[in-house]
Amino acid sequence: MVYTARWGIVATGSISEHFFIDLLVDPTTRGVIDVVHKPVAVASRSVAKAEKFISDFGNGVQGVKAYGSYADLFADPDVDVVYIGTPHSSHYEVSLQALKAGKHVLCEKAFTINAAQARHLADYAKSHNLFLMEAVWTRFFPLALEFQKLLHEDKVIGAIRRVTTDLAHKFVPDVDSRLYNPLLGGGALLDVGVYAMTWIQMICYQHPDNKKSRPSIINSTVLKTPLTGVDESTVITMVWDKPHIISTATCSIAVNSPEECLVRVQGDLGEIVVPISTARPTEFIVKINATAEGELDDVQTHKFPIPGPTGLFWEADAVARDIRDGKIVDDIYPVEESVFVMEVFDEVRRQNDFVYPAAIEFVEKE
Ligand SMILES: NC(=O)C1=CN([C@@H]2O[C@H](COP(=O)(O)OP(=O)(O)OC[C@H]3O[C@@H](n4cnc5c(N)ncnc54)[C@H](OP(=O)(O)O)[C@@H]3O)[C@@H](O)[C@H]2O)C=CC1
Ligand SMILES: O=C1OC[C@@H](O)[C@H](O)[C@H]1O
Repeated sequence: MVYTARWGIVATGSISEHFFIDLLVDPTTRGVIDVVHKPVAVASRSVAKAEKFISDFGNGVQGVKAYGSYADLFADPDVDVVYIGTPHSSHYEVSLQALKAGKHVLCEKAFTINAAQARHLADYAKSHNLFLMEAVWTRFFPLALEFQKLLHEDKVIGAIRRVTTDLAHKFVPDVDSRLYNPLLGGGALLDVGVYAMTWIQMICYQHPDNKKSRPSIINSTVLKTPLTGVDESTVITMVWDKPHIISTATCSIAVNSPEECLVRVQGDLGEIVVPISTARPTEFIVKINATAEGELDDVQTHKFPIPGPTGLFWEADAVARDIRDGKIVDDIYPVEESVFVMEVFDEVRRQNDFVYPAAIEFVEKE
């Protein structure tokens, strides 16, 4: 039997629109026959915005309810799972509110502002038997799953020794934008750094020999923007003892990534590179060495076209299956990993005296 996930969409910004559009794509066009998605409600801080968001889709969307507060959507018994597309600063508060109303939650990246908030959400969801996941959509791309299989099961490049990852987008500096405003959790780390980090997680944290251990060394450098003091560019170097890998993740909101290579994984038999983009990759290239000196023997490009507008539907499929199966933690992107990322980011901010306003760093007392 086909399972229908009934979604409530929270916030009417850019990514909510992309997510909504992807929910409307017929799952069979990507070979999915066991789950379907039904958006049933949209909430905004203004009911007029929620109504406009829905009406902009025209006749293709029928019977979706518009709410003028997030709390009203959380109280709707027709909503199984809530998608949260607010700025970073409110992920903790809004997710907690949804969980307290008994809803399963898929919350956009970055999961929270700090690790204490992430830990609280994870603990709350677990103790109330509710599903919770950070919406790192890239992890659910068939490309990402094949990439990890080739690296960790087939070991096509042998023992991995060095990894570099990047995501950088040149955004127009604007004190009020969510990218630059500290009160909205602005900065490169939480916006694009999440993607540079997620490839490190796939390669190093999830390395079979790592056994989900923390890196033994975390070194970082932050260049703050003079405009608002959030991080404009950040570099994080980590050492992973058991698999014996050094990794460097870089991110920036001041420049764009180079197109040709955003992820480079180097092993003793060759390397894999992922060209633009680390958020929405469509191919990777495997280069195998013939000689120890690095002379190339074989180069293969693995292409993974995205069968739809954005590619957010794969994470939605995974969430639907988890909820159908009564799972509260996803296997591909367990919430514990989001807590780990926030711990790394806390350490990076500590090393670089990078603090957010107290108003968004808070953790609710039970
Ligand atoms: N997965 C992906 O590929 C992407 C993920 N993201 C993530 O999605 C989230 C939102 O990003 P994006 O859609 O670009 O942001 P937008 O600014 O376009 O939208 C954010 C929405 O959040 C709501 N909101 C609630 N509180 C505030 C506030 N204090 N200030 C401004 N808006 C607020 C608003 O909706 P309303 O008024 O209706 O309540 C607003 O429209 C971020 O966490 C970001 O990192 C962003 C882009 C791509
Ligand atoms: O999540 C995201 O993915 C792609 C980027 O363009 C964007 O800034 C970011 O929020």
